[in-house]
Amino acid sequence: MDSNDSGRVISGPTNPMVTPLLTDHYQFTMAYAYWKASKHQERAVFDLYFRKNPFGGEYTIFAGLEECVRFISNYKISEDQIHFIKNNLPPSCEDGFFDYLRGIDCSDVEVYAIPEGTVVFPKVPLMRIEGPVAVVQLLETPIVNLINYASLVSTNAARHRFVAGKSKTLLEFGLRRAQGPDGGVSASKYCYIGGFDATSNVAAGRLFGIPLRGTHSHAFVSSYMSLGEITEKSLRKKDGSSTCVDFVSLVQKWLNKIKWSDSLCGIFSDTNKSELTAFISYALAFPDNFLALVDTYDVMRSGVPNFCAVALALSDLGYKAVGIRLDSGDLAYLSCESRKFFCSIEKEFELPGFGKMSITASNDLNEETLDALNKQGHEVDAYGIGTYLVTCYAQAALGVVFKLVEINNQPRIKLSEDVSKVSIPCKKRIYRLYGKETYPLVDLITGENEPPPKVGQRILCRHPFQESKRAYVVPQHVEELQRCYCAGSSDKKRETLPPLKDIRERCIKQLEQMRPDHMRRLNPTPYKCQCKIIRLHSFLVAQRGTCWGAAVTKEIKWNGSL
Ligand SMILES: Nc1ncnc2c1ncn2[C@@H]1O[C@H](COP(=O)(O)OP(=O)(O)OP(=O)(O)O)[C@@H](O)[C@H]1O
Ligand SMILES: O=P(O)(O)OC[C@H]1O[C@H](OP(=O)(O)OP(=O)(O)O)[C@H](O)[C@@H]1O
Ligand SMILES: O=C(O)c1cccnc1
Ligand SMILES: [Mg+2]
Repeated sequence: MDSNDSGRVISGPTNPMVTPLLTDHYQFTMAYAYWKASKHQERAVFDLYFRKNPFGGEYTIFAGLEECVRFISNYKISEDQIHFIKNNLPPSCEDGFFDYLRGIDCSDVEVYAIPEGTVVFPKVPLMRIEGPVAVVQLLETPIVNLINYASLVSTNAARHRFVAGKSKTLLEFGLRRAQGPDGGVSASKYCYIGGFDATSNVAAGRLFGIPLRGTHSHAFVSSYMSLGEITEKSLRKKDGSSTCVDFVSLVQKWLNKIKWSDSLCGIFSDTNKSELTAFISYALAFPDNFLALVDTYDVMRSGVPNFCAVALALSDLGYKAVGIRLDSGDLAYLSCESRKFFCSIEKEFELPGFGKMSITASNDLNEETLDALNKQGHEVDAYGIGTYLVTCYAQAALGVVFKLVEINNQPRIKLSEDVSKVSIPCKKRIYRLYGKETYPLVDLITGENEPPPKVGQRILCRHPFQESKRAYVVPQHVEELQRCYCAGSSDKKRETLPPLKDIRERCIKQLEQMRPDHMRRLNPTPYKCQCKIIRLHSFLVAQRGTCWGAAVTKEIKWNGSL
């Protein structure tokens, strides 16, 4: 275990499966080849970034950093693991290599990163990892793995939040449909960062302190047959002053009252008794938190009237019911009809607040259905979202990459026929420049030792690969984005890892700060990410002339200096 500047111990990764073996086999074969060639200690710099925003959008949430720092800070290959690696490399591999593996501990690895929960953009390095080349290569796969899904699902959650609107409660219900146990637990953590309010996942609640929320299922409703099943019918008043000995009769009395009331007469006749029994049973168990799933039989003819009868009986005893969940049918229509029903009860029985009963909707919800509901008009207060959210149904992966940008202080580039795949060489600094309206204007990449952009100064920003795309910017505020999370043997001050709540708040604030046209769902405006590495552009132009036509895709030496 490692400790940070404040002396707090950084514990290992949340998932015990995240070990030095959670890497690709080729990382170990390359490590051996580096070691054999006595190249393993050469100081390498890698950038982690992605090339395209997911879900057809123009922003991404950076997440997964804490788990990377936990992994790197606690990196140690155990004897057991070394034994396994040895058995899976050719017998010709020399023993000295395994002694070398035994000694690796990442104490000389430096990690610079944009804080978790920040809104980020393509091509901008989210993390820069410096260290002995063999070690940093071993870290590549687990780090890409830890960032890729975390950032993708946080972004998915943020997009769902954006469509749902600030005032709605968002519940993550995805555990049963997630890609395995880690998919489920990670989804809960990162959907919370992306702006969800709570999860149904108990393990995630325990591990990360995420608020737990939930309702009940159809099975609970259909497991009951008749009112005779309820043997313990008494319920104490909330203030403890007396006890209602027959809560079931009280509910039946209310059901009858509603049925014959002026405003609701004729809307329903006999409701489903199995459902009524289930609701009463749930209310007796949770009189203070009564929320009923009302779509097992018929929402308007049974579920909602049954719920209201129980809620009214609870109200007689001083309790306030929470609301209903709709899990099928036309959610816009049913939520509006349910609201009307609640409002009629409020009026008819003079019960202030009854009309505001909470309505939760679920059932294969996604960005599109939320958007459709908004357009139609609805009365939903909370959404329970599972499958589409946690599986990131609309996009399978973010496409995070980890590219060598410098070795032994020499820049490195990877060329490709596809311009979007050309890596940007050199150790860099990343600045976010803000304009007058406090919106971020551009992310600027400079060489590490270039002078930083200054407030009020006119700065020429150039697209990394397209000569014609350039603009002068006069920033009103400049923020350097990457901070030090592992100092290695340098004397840099290391950032403390913030609590999950703070990461979530950062994410929400960052999203609020974005210019609205970057955020809209249809044809959003791309945010600008520019370079100030002046020599880079001419270098790339020169390379295009000589190599690109010949489809060069291998790493080549950078000839320019900064
Ligand atoms: N008003 C609405 N506008 C657009 N989509 C809606 C609306 N109401 C519900 N939906 C979505 O329509 C789909 C309906 O799913 P489906 O066709 O399986 O019907 P269902 O209501 O689940 O029926 P059942 O449970 O009886 O099989 C869900 O994805 C749901 O989120
Ligand atoms: O729809 P999702 O976004 O994945 O949200 C989670 C779903 O899980 C539950 O369904 P259940 O497992 O009972 O299955 P069913 O509703 O598909 O029948 C719940 O009732 C939601 O419908
Ligand atoms: O609590 C709920 O209502 C819930 C939890 C998980 C999946 N579906 C619903
Ligand atoms: Mg469902």
